[in-house]
Amino acid sequence: MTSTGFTKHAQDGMARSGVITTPRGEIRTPAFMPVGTAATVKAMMPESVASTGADILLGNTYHLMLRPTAERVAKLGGLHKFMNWDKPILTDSGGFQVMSLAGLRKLTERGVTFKSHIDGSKHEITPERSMEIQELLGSDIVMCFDECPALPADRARIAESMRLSMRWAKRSREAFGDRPGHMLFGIQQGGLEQDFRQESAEALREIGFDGYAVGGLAVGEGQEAMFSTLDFATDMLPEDKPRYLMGVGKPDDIVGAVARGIDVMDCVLPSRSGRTGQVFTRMGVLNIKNARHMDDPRPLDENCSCPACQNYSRAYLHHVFRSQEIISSMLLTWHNLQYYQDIMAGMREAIAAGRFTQWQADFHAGRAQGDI
Ligand SMILES: CNc1nc2c(CC[C@H]3O[C@@H](OC)[C@H](O)[C@@H]3OC)c3nc(N)[nH]c(=O)c3cc2[nH]1
Ligand SMILES: [Zn+2]
Repeated sequence: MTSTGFTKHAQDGMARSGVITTPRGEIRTPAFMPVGTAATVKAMMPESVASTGADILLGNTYHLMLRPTAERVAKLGGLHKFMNWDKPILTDSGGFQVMSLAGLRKLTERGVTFKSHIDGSKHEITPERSMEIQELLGSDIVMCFDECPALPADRARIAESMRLSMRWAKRSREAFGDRPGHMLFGIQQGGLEQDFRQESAEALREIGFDGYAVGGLAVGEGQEAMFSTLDFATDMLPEDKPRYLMGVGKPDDIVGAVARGIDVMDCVLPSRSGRTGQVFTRMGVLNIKNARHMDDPRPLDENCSCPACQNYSRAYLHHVFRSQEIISSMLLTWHNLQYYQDIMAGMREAIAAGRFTQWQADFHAGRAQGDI
């Protein structure tokens, strides 16, 4: 029987290090998942993503059901074969993207009907259909179908939305069935409200999941509100299962979330911002399109092992960005993903060695420098 599971190796304060086991491989936690929305991490070959240290990447039900369709991906051997990535894949359930991307949405107890943002065709996602799509894709970690309310929202709206998501979580669990080797994660909702977060956590615990996501955050509430919510919401989730904070974030968001007990995160930021010239380094953030880089012979970050830092100058990266050359997106995305994975590796080591507090201090001190 192929097994899945979560083993905690060490804890330092609220921060944990460990491993999620799946038949397609182990995921060292704390982990960052690069986002491969439409069966590709944009501007990256899969082997390049693997070389950064990523143990898992992320796909999306919403995008893949519209194009090329889940049935076509299944017929072609599933998402892993389709995109040539043989390590674990987590797929989101579609609710969030429907609300943020699709047109003409209708939300009912049954699910959501919407018009495709690609060709205007009509579609429906229900908890049952979301589970079917994620099974057709063959993802290793499946997310419950939920509704993530846009903030700010009043308490009544947040409670109503959270309770709908909990009914959908039950239906997701029932539709998922018994699938050895695959994991189903529940998603806690409840906005920034402690009582609703508690009610949601209890509902999810009652149903029982292989992992628990903190949903409904990174939707414009800001870092302070996100951290103060995590200060109480994370610990409401079972401590012996992985905790996944969805859609986060900037490097300092990620460090703060791990310090509050989060094990897994995903964010489009390192890949998307790489395409816009935004570069994350140990010394802070820079934008390569700035003229001050035009004659700079130095690498982005001399402590970085990625090809951009090993083989190219800031002047070159400035040039190819300004010239809108394809290699610009490739090198800057690669660098940002490598930097994110280096942060995760540094935190895993520090937590295991019981020196996470010192690691955090060094992390923040390193970014406090002036012009980089
Ligand atoms: C950015 N902030 C944020 N993203 C969020 C996502 C999408 C991440 C997904 O969206 C794609 O990128 C936009 C990524 O591909 C990712 O896949 C898991 C969420 N998904 C669900 N099902 N429920 C939530 O409560 C939720 C909250 C979020 N907050
Ligand atoms: Zn680099």
